Amino acid sequence: MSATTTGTPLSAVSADAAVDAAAAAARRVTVALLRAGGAAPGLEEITARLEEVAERLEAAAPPLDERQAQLWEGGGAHRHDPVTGTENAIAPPLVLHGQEDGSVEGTVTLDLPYQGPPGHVHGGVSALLLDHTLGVANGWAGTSGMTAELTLRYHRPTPLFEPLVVTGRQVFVEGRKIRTEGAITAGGRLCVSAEGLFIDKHLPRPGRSATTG
Ligand SMILES: CCCCC/C=C\C/C=C\C/C=C\C/C=C\CCCC(=O)SCCNC(=O)CCNC(=O)[C@H](O)C(C)(C)COP(=O)(O)OP(=O)(O)OC[C@H]1O[C@@H](n2cnc3c(N)ncnc32)[C@H](O)[C@@H]1OP(=O)(O)O
Repeated sequence: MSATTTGTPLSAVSADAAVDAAAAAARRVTVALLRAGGAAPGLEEITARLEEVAERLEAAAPPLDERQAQLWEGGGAHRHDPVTGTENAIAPPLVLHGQEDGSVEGTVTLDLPYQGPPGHVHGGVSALLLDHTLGVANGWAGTSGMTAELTLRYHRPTPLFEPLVVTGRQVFVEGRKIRTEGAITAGGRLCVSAEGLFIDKHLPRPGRSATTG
């Protein structure tokens, strides 16, 4: 999970290092489980311990509407998204940086949980990385919105276990339509390119007023 790109960090500033650390541990468990498989001794005990952890977290969770209001507080980047979210165990997480030329760029190394073809990244995972990166590129450029169309071209298989560079760049804005493009490269070779149409529209954020408790 290296992050060697330079520029302005666009991921949300960590609000709670303890939550980030717990998510990182959960991520590590997910990789380790897939790497160990049936070879792990005492799987029944491991399962019971993981279930216990889940029960403690579930018992501590506030009502969902309250939690949603917390998650959407503030502006710009958030810590919960499935790509860069440091608090989200399913996010790799990709760390994006804004560049002076208006583009965004990040580096990430993916392991077995993201596998599609043998030794390579699942195409839907590449789409996830690019959709988000294009969205963040729009935010960095100043006009963002919802994805209306995302066109991908898979040029060559995208490798697991080695650094991938993910880039995005807003091309133009015309009325509410936003055109954005991006790519995933490995070792300087183009693996996936993306073109997106975004529409300048934002769904309302859940508010504290929605809470009952
Ligand atoms: C998502 C934002 C998150 C929070 C952002 C916060 C801060 C921003 C800062 C930084 C950004 C950071 C992170 C963002 C990261 C990732 C982004 C992820 C984005 C997503 O993961 S998002 C989920 C997937 N996404 C959907 O779930 C969309 C479902 N869909 C709809 O919600 C509507 O469908 C919508 C809104 C697309 C349009 O609806 P609408 O009613 O607003 O617009 P309308 O129909 O009036 O169309 C206006 C003009 O666009 C043309 N047009 C519309 N759709 C088109 C299409 N598909 N193809 C070609 N042209 C199309 C029309 O033809 C017309 O063109 P014309 O004006 O020329 O006639």
